[in-house]
Amino acid sequence: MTNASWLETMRNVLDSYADPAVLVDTDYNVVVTNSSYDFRFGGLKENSPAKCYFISHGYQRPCDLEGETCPMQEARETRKRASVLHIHNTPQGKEHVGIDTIPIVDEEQRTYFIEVIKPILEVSAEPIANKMIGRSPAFNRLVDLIHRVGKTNTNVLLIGASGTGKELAAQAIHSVSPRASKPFVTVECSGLTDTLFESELFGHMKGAFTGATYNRTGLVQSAQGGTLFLDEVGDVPLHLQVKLLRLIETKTFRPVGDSKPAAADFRLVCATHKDLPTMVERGEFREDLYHRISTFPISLPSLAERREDLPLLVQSILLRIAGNVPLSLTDDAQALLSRQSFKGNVRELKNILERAIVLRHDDLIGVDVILQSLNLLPAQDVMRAGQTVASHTVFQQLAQQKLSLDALEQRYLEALLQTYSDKIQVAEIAGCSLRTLYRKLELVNPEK
Ligand SMILES: Nc1ncnc2c1ncn2[C@@H]1O[C@H](COP(=O)(O)OP(=O)(O)OP(=O)(O)O)[C@@H](O)[C@H]1O
Repeated sequence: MTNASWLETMRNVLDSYADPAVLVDTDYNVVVTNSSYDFRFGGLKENSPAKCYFISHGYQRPCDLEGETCPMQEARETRKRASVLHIHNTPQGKEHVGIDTIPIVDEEQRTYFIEVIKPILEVSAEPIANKMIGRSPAFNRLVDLIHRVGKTNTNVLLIGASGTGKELAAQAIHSVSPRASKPFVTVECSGLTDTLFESELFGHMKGAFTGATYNRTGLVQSAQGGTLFLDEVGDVPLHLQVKLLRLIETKTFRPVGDSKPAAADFRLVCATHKDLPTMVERGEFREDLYHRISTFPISLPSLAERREDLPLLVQSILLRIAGNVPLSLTDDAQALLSRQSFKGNVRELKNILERAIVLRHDDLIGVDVILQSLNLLPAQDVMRAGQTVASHTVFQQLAQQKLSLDALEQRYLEALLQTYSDKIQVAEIAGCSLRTLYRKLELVNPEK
């Protein structure tokens, strides 16, 4: 078979994939594309380099030289299928894609690679209102794990501080799973009492207890065929944990007042902001239950760990809250936000922006509005924000005076002396010896 006819055959092979797929040679040239690729990405452009790294990323050299993993390298070394997550440039903007690379050899023993490109539509690298947003390395690692585990039936435990997006991640796991067309049901485990726990989860029969005037379907039944998401699983009281364990182990449950057990069919995803291993050590959480639910633990990065995503998140949240109004932040306002510590993560950012939208003068939100939004925070946070704000304005004023570092140092030492007349204390605060302090002050004011 000539090379041309082999490539023709490969086009037919690639067309058997529903997802976009390409054939790449060892020199990184894309030599064949399938119909799905042509439809989604517009096919190969004439007179434009057909190197995979240029087409997908705009790079001038292979991905591994640009600090990204190259799936071809791994497939070449192992001679097996390799999977990676990348962000590709596409006509729709930047997109997260899962790439499966399979090595293949032609009749003349030349190696090629089939790359199947699966767009991950549950997340977005562009500002879109209703998706899980991000493109930082920490976020991409999370997406990779979600994408890999999503396709299985494995129990997942999402661990992360409040507001890091655990519920969104649970929904994304459900959406990439084979159960996506079935229900996603959330159980809020905080504040569940004994009676509520059983009747909420398992449902009840009419007449099972006073006030049970109708048959009620429980959440486990509602999640049939889909995903059951136990939010704040660390809040389930110890004495109820055994009931949860029984449900997970036997995959059966009995509605309150019913004599017959029913079969449950759900994929389990749990979330917690608590340190479950320590709770296990303290006897506050059952060890057997912990091992059952944590088959595949995923830690969600805090907003501080993915600060690069802040501008993107700001745009998406503004879009989400204000819909069609084209809101944006001035550079100063964005810079002020990026200095916040965001203990409440994306939820805190969302609240600040929601307040800013209410307080704004026009569609370009300035630093004054963000300051005001921060100052509406409760007392402890006000102090934190206030410190940032105060230092921000003082330093900005100094910057406008174009002070040199020496002049700034002298002014600061003078201010310290005015505030604390004890020179020893001033030297201590300034982190220098008394002699240095005298020397520096003499420089400022020789008659001292
Ligand atoms: N990556 C993200 N992109 C866009 N919005 C996000 C992202 N992560 C979180 N959010 C938003 O932040 C808010 C909090 O997210 P979510 O409820 O999923 O967090 P959580 O970790 O489950 O919080 P908690 O533990 O307090 O229940 C939601 O409004 C959610 O839409």
